[in-house]
Amino acid sequence: MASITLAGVSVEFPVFNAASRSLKNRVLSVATGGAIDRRTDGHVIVRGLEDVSCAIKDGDRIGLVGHNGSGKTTLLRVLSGIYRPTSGSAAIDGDCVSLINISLGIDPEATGRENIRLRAAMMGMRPEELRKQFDEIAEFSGLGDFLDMPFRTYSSGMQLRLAFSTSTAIRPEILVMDEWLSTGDEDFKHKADKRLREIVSTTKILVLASHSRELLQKNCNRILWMDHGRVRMDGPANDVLPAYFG
Ligand SMILES: Nc1ncnc2c1ncn2[C@@H]1O[C@H](COP(=O)(O)OP(=O)(O)OP(=O)(O)O)[C@@H](O)[C@H]1O
Repeated sequence: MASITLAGVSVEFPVFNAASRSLKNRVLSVATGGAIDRRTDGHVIVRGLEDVSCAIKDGDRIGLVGHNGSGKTTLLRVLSGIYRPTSGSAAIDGDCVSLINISLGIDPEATGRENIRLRAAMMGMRPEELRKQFDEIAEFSGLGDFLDMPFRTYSSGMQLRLAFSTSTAIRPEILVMDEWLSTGDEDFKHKADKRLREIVSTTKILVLASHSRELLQKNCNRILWMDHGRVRMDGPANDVLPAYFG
């Protein structure tokens, strides 16, 4: 059984070089972004998340929606252990793989093949497991001879192909991702979409941040609507998607 429990999670970012005199009010809420606030000691902070609570269990395929700066990426980072809550608690039970930073573990000077090894190791794949899967990963990337070229010579779509092929070779219990898939070409998008659906059907918990109604509709059964760092609505996809997208 995998589960995630967030209780009153807030994440604040101190900003030491803000032009603080131009912040007229103590609490500013803007159309995009989290709340900008000033602590009693005068420091300016941005609140990425504010008092977020939710319980996620096996079988939940969560979609995160919300305006730019509403806290989706910050929440994904909390779930993958990159950020610790400034207050509140986040309990993540189950092995979690995050596909939110496609360049994580990538060395631009190393070749495609070397980078497959680096990224696989970073995701916790054992050497014998990688040996079994290596050819399949290389094949899926469709990069051919480019696998022997340094990663820095790749276009952004080629970089995506390499990262996606490697990252999706393992089947974690909890998968956290955003919609970086969108830079692939049609051929790869089609392949990636199919593979994504395989993963979605085998992972116990999926959390996917996206601005695409179609992608969310296809992959998610529950939607968290984020608004200025808070959860505005949490419910079945069929209720929340029409409310959010109108
Ligand atoms: N490293 C950081 N330093 C300061 N503020 C940050 C940092 N990361 C995020 N924020 C702030 O936290 C808030 C939430 O940002 P986040 O990236 O989580 O939004 P998002 O919902 O993923 O947005 P988008 O749809 O634009 O990707 C924003 O106000 C942003 O300015």
